[in-house]
Amino acid sequence: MGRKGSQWLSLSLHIHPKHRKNGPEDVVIKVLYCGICHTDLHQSKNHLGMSNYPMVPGHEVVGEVVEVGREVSKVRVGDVVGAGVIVGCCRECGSCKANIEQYCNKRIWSYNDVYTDGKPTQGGFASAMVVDQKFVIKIPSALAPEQAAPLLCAGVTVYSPLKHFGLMTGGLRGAIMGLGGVGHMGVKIAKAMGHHVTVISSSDRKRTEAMDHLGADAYLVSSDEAQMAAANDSLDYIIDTVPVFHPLEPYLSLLKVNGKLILMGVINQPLQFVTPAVMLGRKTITGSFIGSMDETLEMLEFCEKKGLTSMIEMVKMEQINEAMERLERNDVRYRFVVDVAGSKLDP
Ligand SMILES: NC(=O)C1=CN([C@@H]2O[C@H](COP(=O)(O)OP(=O)(O)OC[C@H]3O[C@@H](n4cnc5c(N)ncnc54)[C@H](OP(=O)(O)O)[C@@H]3O)[C@@H](O)[C@H]2O)C=CC1
Ligand SMILES: O=C/C=C/c1ccc(O)c(O)c1
Ligand SMILES: [Zn+2]
Ligand SMILES: [Zn+2]
Repeated sequence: MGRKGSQWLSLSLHIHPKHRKNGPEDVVIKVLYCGICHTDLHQSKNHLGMSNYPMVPGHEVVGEVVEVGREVSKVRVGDVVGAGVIVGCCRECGSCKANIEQYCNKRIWSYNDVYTDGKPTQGGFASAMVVDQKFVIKIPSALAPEQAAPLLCAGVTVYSPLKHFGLMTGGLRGAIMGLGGVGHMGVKIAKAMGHHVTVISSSDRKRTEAMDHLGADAYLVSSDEAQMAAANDSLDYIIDTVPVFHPLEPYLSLLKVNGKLILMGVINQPLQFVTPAVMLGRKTITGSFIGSMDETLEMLEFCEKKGLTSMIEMVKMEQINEAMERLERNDVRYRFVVDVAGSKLDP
């Protein structure tokens, strides 16, 4: 394990994030805003045991194109663009050929990875990023860039499984478990698809906001056995974004026959259930990982059409350690976004 506590962030900023040499298909982005995803916390604290330091996190990036390689056709200098969790893939495997490149086994993560040139990848908590045009996406002008940033991970992470598992039709009854960055986009997107949406939360603290501001239809506190029992057999799907160990059986009971429990949280510990909990209702436990570039584009267009944005709290880079600590304490409504261009990055 690398450094502990909040030291890592100050250190990462002291190392000037020199970006890689740009090639003909590369886009140089001046970073404007970058969301803080719980995965950034997992990575920075080495929850998955695979962190390399120094690390420049950040994968909900919105910026302005300042330079393009000679073969770049997708964007132009001056465009406002986004980049997300993945910045490379093999382009040859089944997943790449099927345009679900997030499932390529040779995917290159936007940070804490090694690029094709052998250099470490560095994310959006930096003044600039160089990204292959395949992994850059134009942000629709109707979306405020700072509110669009969380869509590049949180937004597509919920949009993709709803689409893939055939859960976009109106009238479905769904639940979002864990009302954080990913969860609040889940409520907004599922509502915009015409679903009846229940929030399943660890406390009663977010009830009013969930119902009045995000438009949820119902709110369940997971520790309230009476509320949970009353909701038995009522849901077509649950999108579970909880980032820590939790039992699955209480939630499987909430699903109707053929219902789906879609796991999103990155949890480095086995989760357990007894087989009748799935067999006796032909229920599915599955997972999903972000979304493809095609789905990202589709999700941005969906958000533009439906007038959806994320709910954010803007911070400067100087406040990054406090923001990370608050994220860890479950004290954010609902996504921190760093005003990167408006921050002092050098010590
Ligand atoms: N599969 C994928 O492609 C992706 C996975 N992720 C993963 O999804 C998970 C959620 O990410 P994100 O939405 O950014 O996280 P947030 O911290 O923003 O939200 C997580 C929510 O889970 C609930 N929760 C329950 N127990 C805890 C706990 N002990 N600590 C913190 N939260 C708790 C809280 O909701 P409440 O108060 O309602 O209980 C909290 O708001 C993470 O593990 C992240 O790595 C993120 C993006 C993409
Ligand atoms: O926030 C986006 C990344 C999610 C993620 C999902 C699964 C996994 O094993 C990770 O390391 C990251
Ligand atoms: Zn993320
Ligand atoms: Zn591939």
